[in-house]
Amino acid sequence: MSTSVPLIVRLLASSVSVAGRAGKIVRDVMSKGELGIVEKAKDDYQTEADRSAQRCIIASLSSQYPKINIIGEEDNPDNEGDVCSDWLTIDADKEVLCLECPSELQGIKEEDIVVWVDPLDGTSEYTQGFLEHVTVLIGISVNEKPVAGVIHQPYYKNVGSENKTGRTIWGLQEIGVGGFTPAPPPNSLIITTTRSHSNPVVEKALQVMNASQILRVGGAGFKVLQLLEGKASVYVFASPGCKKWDTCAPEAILSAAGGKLTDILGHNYKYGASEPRPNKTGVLAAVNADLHNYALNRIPQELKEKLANK
Ligand SMILES: Nc1ncnc2c1ncn2[C@@H]1O[C@H](COP(=O)(O)O)[C@@H](OP(=O)(O)O)[C@H]1O
Ligand SMILES: [Mg+2]
Ligand SMILES: [Mg+2]
Ligand SMILES: [Mg+2]
Repeated sequence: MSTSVPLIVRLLASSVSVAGRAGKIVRDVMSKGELGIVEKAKDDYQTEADRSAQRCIIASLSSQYPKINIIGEEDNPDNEGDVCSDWLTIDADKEVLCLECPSELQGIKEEDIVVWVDPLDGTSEYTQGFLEHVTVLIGISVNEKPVAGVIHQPYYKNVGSENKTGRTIWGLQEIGVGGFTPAPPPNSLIITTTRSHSNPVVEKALQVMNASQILRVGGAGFKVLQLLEGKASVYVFASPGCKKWDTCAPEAILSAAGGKLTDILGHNYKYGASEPRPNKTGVLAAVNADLHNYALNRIPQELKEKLANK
C-alpha cells in the first residue's frame, strides 16, 4: 500500500478491511455452533467469536502499524492460542484510501494514536440470536479525541445482492461518512437504549424523555447506526456499563456525520490510553445538536448527580 497516503487514512482503510474479516469470523463461529461462552462478570459475556475476532484485528493492525497503541475489550486473548494465518488481513479498502486527509491530521505519527477495539459489540444479543444488533467496532483516537471509526455489521442483509452479507460503515473527521445512506431523524421522538443492561436509573432517564417510542436493542454500535439511518432520534443510556471501546468508533462516525455523543451531563469522553475504561457517566447521543440538547435538558439534575457521584 503506497505510503504516500497519510497514516490516518491508511489506518482507517486497513480498519475497514480487517473489520470485514473479523465479521466473517463472527459468522463462522455462529455457523459452527460452538460459541464457547464465558461469563466474565455479572451480565458480561464473552464468546469464541469475541476472542477470535479480537485476535484477528489486533494481529492484523499491529503487524502493519507496530507503534500504535491498540486496546481491545477482551483481556489478552492473544495469550490463548495463535492467530490463524488466513485471519491476518493486510489489505486496505480502496475507496477509503482515496479520501482526503483532514488538515490537522496530516502529520500524525503512530505514537499519537490509540485504537479502541470492540471485536463483537452486542455479545448478549449474539448469544440470544438477535444477530442484526451485532457490530465490530474499531475506533481511532488522536490526542484523546475520536477522529475516525468503523462499525461493521456482519449480519446486515444487502438488499439486491443476497449472497453478500454484512456492511461496513466508516467516518473520518471533517471528511464525512460512508458505507450507508444517511437519513434525517424520525418526525416523532424515538429513543434507542439497551435491551440487556437496564436498571431503575436507566429507566428513569427514559421516562423523562417523553418519547413516542422506545427501541430496546443491543450494542452501542447498532444504536448509533439507528441514529444515522433515521430510525431513532436519541440514544439514552444512564449507566456506567459502556466502555471506551463501545463508544470511540460510534462517536467518531456520529461526529463526522454532524452528530454528537457525550455522557449524560453533556461532557465529552477522552480516549487516551490511560483513561479509565468505563464510561462512568453514561451515554447520550443524537444525530444533531438540537436533539442532543433537547435530551440533555430533559434529564433531571439529581439523576445526573446520581451517576456522577457513583
Ligand atoms: N451493566 C453492564 N455490564 C457489562 N457490560 C455492559 C453493561 N452495560 C452495557 N454494557 C456493554 O456495553 C455495550 C452496550 O450495551 P447494551 O447492548 O446493553 O446497550 C455492550 O458491549 P459488548 O456487547 O461489547 O460487551 C455491553 O456488554
Ligand atoms: Mg463485552
Ligand atoms: Mg461493546
Ligand atoms: Mg464487545
